[in-house]
This record gives sequence, C-alpha cells and structure tokens, in this order.
Amino acid sequence: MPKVLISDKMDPKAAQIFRERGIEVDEITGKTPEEVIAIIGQYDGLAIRSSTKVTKAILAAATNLKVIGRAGIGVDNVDIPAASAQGVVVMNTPFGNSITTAEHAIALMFALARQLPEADASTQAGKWEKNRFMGVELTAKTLGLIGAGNIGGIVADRALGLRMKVVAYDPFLSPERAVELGVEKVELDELLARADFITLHTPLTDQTRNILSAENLAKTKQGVRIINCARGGLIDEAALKAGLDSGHIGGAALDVFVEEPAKSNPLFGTPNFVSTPHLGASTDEAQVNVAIQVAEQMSDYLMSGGITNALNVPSLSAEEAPRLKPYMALAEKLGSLVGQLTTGSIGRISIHSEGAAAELNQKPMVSAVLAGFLRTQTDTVNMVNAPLLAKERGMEVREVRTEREGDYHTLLRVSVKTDAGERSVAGTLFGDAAPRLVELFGIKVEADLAGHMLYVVNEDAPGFIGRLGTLLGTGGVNIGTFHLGRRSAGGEAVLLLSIDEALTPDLLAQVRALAGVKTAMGLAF
Ligand SMILES: NC(=O)c1ccc[n+]([C@@H]2O[C@H](COP(=O)([O-])OP(=O)(O)OC[C@H]3O[C@@H](n4cnc5c(N)ncnc54)[C@H](O)[C@@H]3O)[C@@H](O)[C@H]2O)c1
Ligand SMILES: O=C(O)[C@H](O)COP(=O)(O)O
Repeated sequence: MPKVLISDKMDPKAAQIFRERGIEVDEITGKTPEEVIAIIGQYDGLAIRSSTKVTKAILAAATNLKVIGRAGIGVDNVDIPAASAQGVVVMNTPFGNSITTAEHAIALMFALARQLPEADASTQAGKWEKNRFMGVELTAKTLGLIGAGNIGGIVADRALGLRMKVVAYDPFLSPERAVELGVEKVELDELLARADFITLHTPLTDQTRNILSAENLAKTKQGVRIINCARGGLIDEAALKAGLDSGHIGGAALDVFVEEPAKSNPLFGTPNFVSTPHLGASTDEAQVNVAIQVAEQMSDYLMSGGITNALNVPSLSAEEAPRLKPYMALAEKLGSLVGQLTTGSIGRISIHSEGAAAELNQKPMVSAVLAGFLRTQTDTVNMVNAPLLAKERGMEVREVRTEREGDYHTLLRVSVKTDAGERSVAGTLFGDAAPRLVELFGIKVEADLAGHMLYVVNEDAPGFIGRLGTLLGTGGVNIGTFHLGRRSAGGEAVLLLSIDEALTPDLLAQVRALAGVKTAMGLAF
C-alpha cells in the first residue's frame, strides 16, 4: 500500500481522500528539514503547501518518493530539477486558489485606497481621527497588472467591474487574450507611467525578480499604490520603503516577502504600508479545493499512473492511463531493444506512431521509449527524467505521427541514428493489449519481448536451427519461444529466442562460434 506524508497544514479532506483511495497517510507538520529527512525515506508521496522546502537534501533521503503534490500554485519551494533528475513527479493545483488570491489582491487594493488597517487601529485606540483618513476612489483609476495569467485575469475582471481601467504588462499575453480580458496590453514602462495602482501576478523567475526595482519604482506615478500577492522578491523591498518614506509611493500592501516567515522586516511600521502573512490562498473554499485536487491527483498517480498538472512530465489523465498503459509497455520494450542492440553514441532517436497509436497522447509514449532506451545505460532513469537525460546526452528526439493505418491497425516504430547509419524496430499490440515486436532492423519477425532472450543474426542455411538448439540443450538452456525472420531465402536471418535463464559467457561464445553466425547477444526485458 503506498504511503503519503502531508507535511504542511492542509484541509482534512486531503487525508480522507488518500485513505478512501487505499493510501496510508501520515500528517506530520511543522518539522525541521532534518526531521523531514529522517522520515521521508518511507513515503511514496509528499503533499505540501509553501512551508515545506523540498531541497536536494530532502530529495536525496526520499529514496521511495514518486510524487510531490503542491496544494496550491507556486512551486518555488521545490527543487524541481533535482526532483526530475531523481524521477519524482512534481504536480500542483493551478486553479484551486486563483479566485481567492485575486480577491485578496482586490481586498488589499481597497485597504490601501481607504487606509483601512490604520483607520481601524486608530478608531479602536479611541482616537476617532475622521479628518486623518482621506481616501481615493477606485472608479476611473488605472490599474496596472503585471502578469495577466489565471489570477491576473480574475483581478482584471473584478477591477473592470469596479469601473477601473486596466492596463497589463505580460510578454506572453496575446493581443486576442488581452481583448478577451478587456485589458490594454502595454509595455512595462508605459504601465509604470500610467498606473494609479499596480498589482503583481507573475511567478518569481530570473526575469521577474525585482521587476519593481528602485529604477522602475522611480518611473511610477506620484502617489502610486502597489499590491503584491504573488511572490516576495518581485519588488525591491528597500526601494519600496524608500519610496513610501519619501511619499512618492502612496501605499503598498504585501502578502508575500523576500524572507518568509517575515517575523521582522524594515517595511513594518512604515506609514501607508499594509501586510498580511501570505494569506492569499487562505479561505475555506480555496483550501478545500486545493486539498481535494492534490489528493485526487496524487492518488491517481500512485494508484493508476494518471498524471495531471505535473510540472516535469507530460500529463496523462486517469481515463487515458489504462488505454496508454499497453502502448507504454510496448514503447519501453522497443526503446530497451534498440538500447541493447545499439553501440556507440546516438545522434537522433525518432518515435513514429502509425494508425491507432497516432491518435493517442504521444508524450508519455516518447518518454517511455527514452526510459527503455536509457535504462540500458543507467538504472536511475524513469519516465520523468528520461527526456532530461536524453537531452543531457545530446540526443535529438523526434516525434512523427501517421494516422493512416499501414500493415497493422496500430504500430510504433523506434529508429536510431548512429555513426553506423539509421536502424529501426517496430511493434504492435495484439488484441490492443499484448506488445509484439513485428520488425527488427528491416526484417519481419513476430516476437514477445519478455524475460531473457537470445538474439542471433546468421546466414540463412539448412541445419542452423538444429545446431543452435542442440548447443543450447547441451548447455542446459531451455528454450521458451522461438521466432525467426529473414531478409530473403539464403540471405540474412534473425533469430529471437526466449530462454529460461541468461546464457553464460562461455555458452554465448559457443553460439558466436557456430558456422554462419554474424552476431549473437543476450537480451533482457
Ligand atoms: N499569495 C498567495 O497566497 C498566492 C496564492 C496563489 C498564487 N500565488 C502566486 O501568484 C502567482 C501567479 O499565479 P497565477 O496562477 O496567475 O499564475 P499564471 O501562470 O496563470 O500567470 C502568471 C503570468 O505571469 C506572466 N509572466 C511570466 N513572466 C513574466 C514577466 N517577465 N513579466 C510579466 N509577466 C510575466 C505569465 O505570462 C502568466 O500570464 C504565482 O507566483 C503564484 O505562486 C500566490
Ligand atoms: O502559490 C500558492 O498557491 C500560494 O502561495 C499559497 O501558498 P500556501 O498554500 O502556503 O498558502
């Protein structure tokens, strides 16, 4: 039974779903990294929010880990390259808390416009400072949106409802989508110059880090109010404080900080500064949404191989998974076969699907071919890290589809280009489930690829099969199945035998010494 650790505070629905799906679950929150390292080795899944930092050190100790599920959006607390290298799927729940976070941004915009936190503190202190708190209306003001994705799009919708004008800076926003959102797409400098309010909704990347730098803050309108519900690090906090102190910036509301938890920060106590402790996603509704989603997604993966919202591997829905499963087994076997039969470096590997196979999601099949191929070189490869490892090894990976059926209703062909030229193997599914090899380097064969096998290329001549059978029998090797193919009568022939155990090096040498043998190799699947 798979075992999952929930290491951050999560709605109880998550644990309930894991149990209902037959997964053992432990909820152990608030642990130090060292404490997590001590226990992580026993878990197949790790469910987190933003508190647990999944570092290289934690991953190194996570010897059984198959999936990390982030109940939320941002995955900057997960070392994704390290997880990928280790073959661990990382998934998030990209939409579960978007509305809630967008509403928090709008709430902070109102808080700044009417100085709600300071007015509240003053009133409850018995001061009744009616003349101190003069606000501004939102209607007809310009909101500058930096990042117009899921959350940015919802913020725009709500701001338009408040009769604001919305300008957006997002290099990946298409003109059509901008029209759909009802926002004006602008360059960053124009946004800085025009916006009365600025709200940030981008991930933290090398391009967005300090997007509101001292230089860019200086380009903003006098009195601008700034909201950040996305990630700490998007704004230069020292420059923000200087801008608030000088009065150039009329207000700033941060839900996120460079250093979290933000127990102390130079911005604290600055007039017109409002803060919340990373509460963007903290509503009952959002937490139920992300807990259910993450538990369903992780359970799908652990129990049936379905992959949804993964950041480091192609998606594979729970409905698709059963249909693709035999194809992935075929793909992995074909990849393994070419890996075992190919020596030297591979310049290119092409995966060609024909007929019914071409109608399916290709990415998982491609990953399975690569995993099968690379497993002959390293035993730490799996579907997740195979594309990465192939890239590191300088392999070009090509994907070709032909929906028209050829000789078979469905076919997968794997071709590799080496210094010696291009060679390919092809396989089909019998009865839509049983993987069968049907072509080996241009020769038609029909074979199961399973267990130990012996591959022999020889000159087609009478008596050869008898001599080989006698040799194996004398060596005590039992033959399970025997598959034969040849280019032409008397030409090159291929033999694929399934055998009960691997040949000893000595027996293999004797096979190679038989008259007419060009190549003989042991294979394993
Ligand atoms: N405060 C919270 O509790 C909370 C809650 C949820 C999400 N978030 C954070 O909010 C952020 C946005 O989430 P989302 O769901 O809208 O993500 P998203 O991926 O849907 O949108 C991000 C947008 O940023 C844009 N972008 C990327 N690079 C950019 C750049 N250099 N300049 C301008 N725009 C750029 C992208 O094109 C995309 O449209 C994430 O970082 C997420 O972690 C915070
Ligand atoms: O990226 C997110 O989803 C938010 O930052 C929410 O983080 P949390 O789950 O720790 O509240």
